[in-house]
Amino acid sequence: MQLLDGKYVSEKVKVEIAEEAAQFLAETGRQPHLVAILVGNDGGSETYVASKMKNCEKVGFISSLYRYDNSVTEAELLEKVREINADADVDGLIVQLPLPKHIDPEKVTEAIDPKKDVDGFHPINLGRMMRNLPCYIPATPYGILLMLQAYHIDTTGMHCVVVGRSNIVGSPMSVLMARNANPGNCTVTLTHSKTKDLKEQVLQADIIIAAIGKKNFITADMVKPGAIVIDVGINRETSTETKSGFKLYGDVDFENVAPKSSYITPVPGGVGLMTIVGLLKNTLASARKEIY
Ligand SMILES: Nc1nc(=O)c2c([nH]1)NC[C@@H]1CN(c3ccc(C(=O)N[C@@H](CCC(=O)O)C(=O)O)cc3)C=[N+]21
Repeated sequence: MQLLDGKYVSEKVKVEIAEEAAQFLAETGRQPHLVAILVGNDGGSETYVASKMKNCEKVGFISSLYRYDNSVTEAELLEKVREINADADVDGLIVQLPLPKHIDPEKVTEAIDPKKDVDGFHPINLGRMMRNLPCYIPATPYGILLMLQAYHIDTTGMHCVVVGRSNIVGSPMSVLMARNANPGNCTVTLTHSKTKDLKEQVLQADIIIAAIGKKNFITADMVKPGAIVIDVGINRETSTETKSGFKLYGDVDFENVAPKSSYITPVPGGVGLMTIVGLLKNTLASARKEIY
């Protein structure tokens, strides 16, 4: 078993990003600029957005955060998105999800200029991804591809089983793993809560991508010996053991699955850290106008 070490890989990639940002600054006199909008005070969202902002500073980007409380109206939020779209000094805009119930996340996502949609959630970017056109790849799937690349894992011909069909992870990941590329070139099965015989499906996998959002959902009896296991889960539970008062669990029963796997990502220290790298790379690509 080898650990796919998100801490190590993300730090390594961030050094490269910092060098490229410095070069961009020397050439253009400006720094890549990411804007985040955060609504409400969900503990998880606070942590992830703070981490995104901190990592921007680390690699020499500018970051701005606009905070709203839960009472913000959809109209106010859409107005802010339009204002940022029009600001030539901003390269990337993300609206942290989830949003309060009275705000339609589809409307907000579609209001973001696809050229600044560094989350890759806009239908234009998802459609372009389907057609293999230049686009922003959603940050978490992008981070997973970067992780597989960093360990020179050739996924060609593998059977990839994705568990979970969310718009932001499972669905795009299934498309990316089936593409004519490496990582990619897989035979993909996309499974979800209505899948019959889920265990039998997952047992077929050479590579498992677990994005369900349930602690310890993938157990050792579901894993073929030698499988590659990518754990996208970030299940936060209150805990007296940690300083933050929270403990993070993946979707995989790591302790029992790890000994059966060839490679496995830990939680924390795996995919979450690579998600941030994916976001930074998209923001740099936007500043350099590499996609559009
Ligand atoms: N518009 C939008 N874009 C997102 O990319 C987005 C989002 N909304 N909503 C929520 C999810 C979740 N997400 C994570 C980012 C970093 C870590 C991360 O850094 N995790 C660390 C530890 C974090 C901790 O200790 O709490 C780790 O796994 O080691 C996790 C999860 C981005 N998301």
